[in-house]
Parts: sequence; C-alpha cells; structure tokens
Amino acid sequence: MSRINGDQRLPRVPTRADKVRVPVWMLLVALAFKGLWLALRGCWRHRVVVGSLVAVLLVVHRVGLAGLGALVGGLALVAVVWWRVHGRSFWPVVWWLWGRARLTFVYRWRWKPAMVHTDLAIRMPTSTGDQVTFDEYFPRIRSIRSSRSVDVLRVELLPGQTPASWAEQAEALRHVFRARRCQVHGETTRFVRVSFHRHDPLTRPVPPASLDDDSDDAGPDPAGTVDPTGARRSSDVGRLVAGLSAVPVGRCEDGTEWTLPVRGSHVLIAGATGAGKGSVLWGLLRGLAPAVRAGLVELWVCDPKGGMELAFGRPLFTRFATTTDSIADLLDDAVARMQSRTAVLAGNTRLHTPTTVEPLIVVVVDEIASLTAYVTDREVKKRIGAALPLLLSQGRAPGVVIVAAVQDPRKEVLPFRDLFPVRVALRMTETDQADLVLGNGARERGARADEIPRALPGVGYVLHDGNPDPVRVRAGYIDDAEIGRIVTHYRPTPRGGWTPDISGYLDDDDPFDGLDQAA
Ligand SMILES: Nc1ncnc2c1ncn2[C@@H]1O[C@H](COP(=O)(O)OP(=O)(O)OP(=O)(O)O)[C@@H](O)[C@H]1O
Repeated sequence: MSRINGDQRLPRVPTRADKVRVPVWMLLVALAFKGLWLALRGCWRHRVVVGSLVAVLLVVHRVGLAGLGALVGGLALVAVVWWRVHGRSFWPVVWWLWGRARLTFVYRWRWKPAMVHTDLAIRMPTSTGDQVTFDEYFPRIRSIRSSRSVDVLRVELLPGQTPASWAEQAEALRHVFRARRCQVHGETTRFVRVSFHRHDPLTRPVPPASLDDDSDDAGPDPAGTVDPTGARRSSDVGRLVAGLSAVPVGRCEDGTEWTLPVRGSHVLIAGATGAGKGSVLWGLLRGLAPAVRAGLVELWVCDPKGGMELAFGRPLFTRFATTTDSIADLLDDAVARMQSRTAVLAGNTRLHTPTTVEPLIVVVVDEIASLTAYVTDREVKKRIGAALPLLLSQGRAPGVVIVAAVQDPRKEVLPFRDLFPVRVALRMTETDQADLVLGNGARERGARADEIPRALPGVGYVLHDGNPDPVRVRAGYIDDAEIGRIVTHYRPTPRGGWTPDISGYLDDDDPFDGLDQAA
C-alpha cells in the first residue's frame, strides 16, 4: 500500500525562474507556519485517533499504567453487563464504534490513493504564470454504517460524476479495500452508497421462516378453515390476505427477511440445474399454506417433470397436472376462470381480493420451458402458447397468477419472460444471463449470478420494489420432513366445510328422548 502514492501532489513544473528573493529567516518562519498548519490539519482529520491517544496519555500521566488497566477492565465489565441486560441497545453502539474505527483505519487511510488510481479524484492543471500545478478534488465520505458483514459508505459525488462511473470502478475498489464484494447504489441526487461486503452471511443454510399460525399445532382444523357459520375471524382473513403480498421465502444479505409478492404479481425463478429453484418454489408454497388452509388460495400445480419435484405436496393442491395434455387443460381452465372473473370484477375493482368463494388461484409451473420450447405435439404447444401469455398479461388483476421456474432464461426458450414482474436470478451458467432475467445492467450493478458457487444452492439476486439495485438473497432450506409437516398441517378442507360426527349419539336410543320424557 505504501507504494501507492496518489496522496501526493504531482511535482511542480517550473516554467520560468523565480524572480522574488527572500531572506533565509523569512523562509524558515514560513516553513514553521506551514508545518504547524499541516500538524493541526492532520490532528483534525484524525481527531478520533488523536483524541483517544491524548485521553490514554492523560490517564497514564494521572494514575499510571495500573490505573489504565483498571479503567479498561471496568469498561469491559460495564460492556458485558450492558450486553447481557439490554443487548438491543448495546449492539447498535458496538457497530457504530466499529464503523468509526473502520472509517479511520481502513477507508480514510487508503481513500486518496484509491480515488486517484481509480480516476474518481479530479486533478485540474492550474498555471500561476510561473508554474504549472495541479488542484486535486477528492470525493468526500459523508457517513458510514457498519454491520457484521458489510460497511456502507455514503459518498458525495464530485461535479461531473455519476453513480455509473462509480459502479464501473466497483471491482477495483473491492480490491483496494479487500472486500469480498463491492456494490454501488446511486441515490436520487448527489450521493452514492458504496457497500463493501466483507463476509458472506448466506454461506449457512437459512432456516425456513416461521409461519404466523405455526403455533396452532392442532393440525388441519376444518371448523377454522370454513367456519360452520362462514365467519372465520375477519382479522385473520385480513392478515392472511395481506400476507399474500409478501410471502416469506428466505433471507436477504442484510439479514432482513426475503419476501416475494404473489397477489397481483407473477413470479419467475431462473437458475441452472441444482441452483435451488425447488427451494424457492417450496418456500412460496409453504408461505402460502396458511392461506390455502383458510380457503383463500388455490394451488393449481403443473409439474412437467412427471411430478418429481412437486408431487410431495399433492394434498395441498386443488389441481395437479404432470402430462402436457393435462397441463394444457389446466391452463385453459385457468384462462376460463380468469375471463369469467374479469367479467364480474370489471368496473368494480382493479385488484381482486381473495375470499373463500373466489380464492386467489396460483398456477405453479416447474420448468416452464418444457411447455414453451420442448413440447413436440403441435396442437398442445399451440394451446399452451395461447394460454400462458393470456394469463401473464391479464391474470394479475382478477387473481389468477403464475409462479414459474426455468433453467434457461433466453427469449427463444421463454418468449414471454418479460411479462413476469418479479424475477429471481439464482446461479447461472453464463455471464449475460443475470441481465436476461433482471434486466440490462443488472450484472454491472452487482447481480453476479454466474459467480455464485455451486456449493450455495438457493442463493440468488432479486430486484426490490422498483429499486434497480439487485439484492442478494438465499431461500430457506426446506427438507422433506418440513414438506411433510406442512402438507399434514395445512392441507385444505374439502369444500362444504366440516360436518360434526354425531352418529354416536343417535344410534339406539336418542338422548333427546329422555329429555322429552323428563319434560
Ligand atoms: N436454499 C437451500 N439451502 C440449502 N440447500 C439447498 C437449498 N436449495 C436447494 N438446496 C440443495 O441443493 C440441491 C438442488 O436443489 P434443487 O433441486 O432445488 O435445484 P433445482 O434448481 O430445482 O435443480 P433442477 O433444475 O435440476 O431441478 C438440493 O438437493 C438441496 O439439497
């Protein structure tokens, strides 16, 4: 690092001899002032370090080294007690201090050379008539936010710079600051947020999110599903319907929950073989399960792989098709439901609200390319080719949505790829595939789906809420035991509700007879 010397001004280039001669004492005084000015400026720039050093020296001067040790021990004790008693207020302070330390010892330390050598500093030649010098301008770090795995710097752009010019240098900055990954997010104006990811928080499998009514271990509860009076508590229904816009699927890189919208959206999951598409599909099915049990969602599932991936969940599904013929029928029926619903809803509402009478229909398709590119029967291919774009272009508002997985996201394979508003890019085999899934420039903004290691299935990139910057995520790992539990616990009740079995009371002697006689 010491050899990178962008910190220093370029040597002055004399253009003609100095004319003014000054006495030596005046030169020495000027040099002394300059030295003082540089020292004060250095102290101000590194005020945290200088302040800490001065504080330590003062303590040693007053109470000696033993006193300093006692003070450090006391502070450590207070920190441990604070952590145990109120961890929620303790950790933000720790991360703030950690961020200040990294700002001082890592980022400020290497900032100027990094800016010079990545062309993010501006050097302007100026001439005084006697000499040609260079004025230097460096982007300023305005704040830092640190956590266990990432440092986010908020940097003020210099005139003429754009977030794109920073994004181009992300790889170089990553190496200078020895980060695992560097991502640049542009703010609306003037600032960029540069994230240096140090550790990968997604290397361990992510446990599946807890479902709201997991605590209700009573198993399928028909009386609660379709209440005999048809009046399941409206707060529950409201909560379940709201949950359809953010179904928990896994975890984002920043530790927050990763959710996908299903109501009012279609979802495409793209990834090479073994990338973990199954875990995203199962994550969605699992997240939808409480609403399935409540009768607010119907799952119409197509598994062209003959049921290899999804047959496990059969009891949760309203319809399940595995052959291309039966899938074509299923899709035709979905189109018919969509059109009849549209006729009823048109002019009344712009987005269907699921009810037990008219539930949200989620058409799930594993390996959708089997239906669009690899079908050999021309008649069936034509039917599927007509139904899918109709559902994708018109199904969101009347509540018939598609969740599909695909290995190869090319247009020739999936011509209506762009009709999916929500897309997930898991591990890809080629560099341009992240752009195909998430849109042009996604890879440059950080969606390096082709660099996801094989050892991390379920890891991928998504775009959130119109934000062009991709977010790295990992789907929760759902094993066969969990699928079995979900299927048993949440399978829907047959329509018509629950009829209590009272035959035991009516067999030989009617219990009400006695009452009649007594009366
Ligand atoms: N989120 C995850 N966390 C940990 N391991 C996972 C995760 N998702 C999948 N795996 C593991 O990776 C393997 C491959 O996953 P999966 O079958 O879902 O991939 P896929 O993309 O559906 O592949 P294919 O297209 O060949 O069916 C699984 O056997 C599973 O053990």
